[in-house]
Amino acid sequence: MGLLINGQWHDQWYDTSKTDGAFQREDAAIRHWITADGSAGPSGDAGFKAESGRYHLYVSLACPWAHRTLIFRELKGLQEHISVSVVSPDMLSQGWEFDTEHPDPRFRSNGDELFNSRYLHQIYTRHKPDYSGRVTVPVLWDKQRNCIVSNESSEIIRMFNSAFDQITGNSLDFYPQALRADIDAINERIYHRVNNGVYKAGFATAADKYEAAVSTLFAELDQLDTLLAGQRWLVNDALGQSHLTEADWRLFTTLVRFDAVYFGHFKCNLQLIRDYPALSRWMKRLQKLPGVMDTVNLDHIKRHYYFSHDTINPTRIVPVGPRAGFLPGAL
Ligand SMILES: N[C@@H](CCC(=O)N[C@@H](CS)C(=O)NCC(=O)O)C(=O)O
Repeated sequence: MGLLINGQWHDQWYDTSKTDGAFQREDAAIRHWITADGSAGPSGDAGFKAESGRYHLYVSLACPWAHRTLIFRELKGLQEHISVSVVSPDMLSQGWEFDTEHPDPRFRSNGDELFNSRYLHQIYTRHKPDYSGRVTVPVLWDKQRNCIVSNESSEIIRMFNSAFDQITGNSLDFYPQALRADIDAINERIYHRVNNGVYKAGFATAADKYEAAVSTLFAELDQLDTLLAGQRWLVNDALGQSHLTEADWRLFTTLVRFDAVYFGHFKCNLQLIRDYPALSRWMKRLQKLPGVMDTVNLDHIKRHYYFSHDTINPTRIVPVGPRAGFLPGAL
């Protein structure tokens, strides 16, 4: 695992020395937007018009951020309009890799159908030869302009939510105008305390930073369980009607990994999600929706974290369990 500096790959783990052992996530750097008519979005350049077949998504099935984009591609009926490359779960000295010959067939990448690259960092240097920064998934690539549109999942799901509606005829809206302030507010809380909270616990290199992250994380999970005991989805409208929104999907991709990985590997072990009654019921509701379980791959999830993070798990032994039926919302 590493990063690019002036287009050169450096194998380097996260540096927590300047933050007293706390993990700090870098902001995503490439922030253009696909829009229905190609006009500029909230950031970046204009010229990325929604068109069938024009864009390609690079994901890892292990990654909770990339998982959001796969769910939106599924729910918004974009499968035949946006192609996908899945990297192998092992993120080693060269970072994310398109390993089409992995010894375990479950972990073979379907390859980079655009350029036949070996490593994801080659996509970043194709975008910008002197690119500096971390090489993360998801990446949304424009085949026409030959560049990355965005490497920020929270923005990619917003593009998928509406930009292609005229092409797909799918007008499901997970970020409706009237609920935006409430969605933004709960997203903000959940991002810091849960989505990134598990990483702050897992990647901390000082006990106090780990302990603080865990206590914030579980305080938030307790609150969310209470909230969901009284309502179907995370956000209600002014009339008390509950709406399935992007806030639910953003929480889902973290919690679906929780009992299998974050509880053990990231030491977030005050309680399992399956022991939160309302969160478990909510998970089941989401997992029942068509197409959702096609995006969940527990083999990739377990393999990635336990095998790639050798600073946390130096033996690289991947746990056998848990059994599928053990997980929250198991169907
Ligand atoms: N802000 C980004 C974060 C993406 C991210 O951090 N992805 C992880 C995988 S779970 C990654 O690729 N990490 C590689 C690295 O940091 O070097 C997003 O939400 O899209």
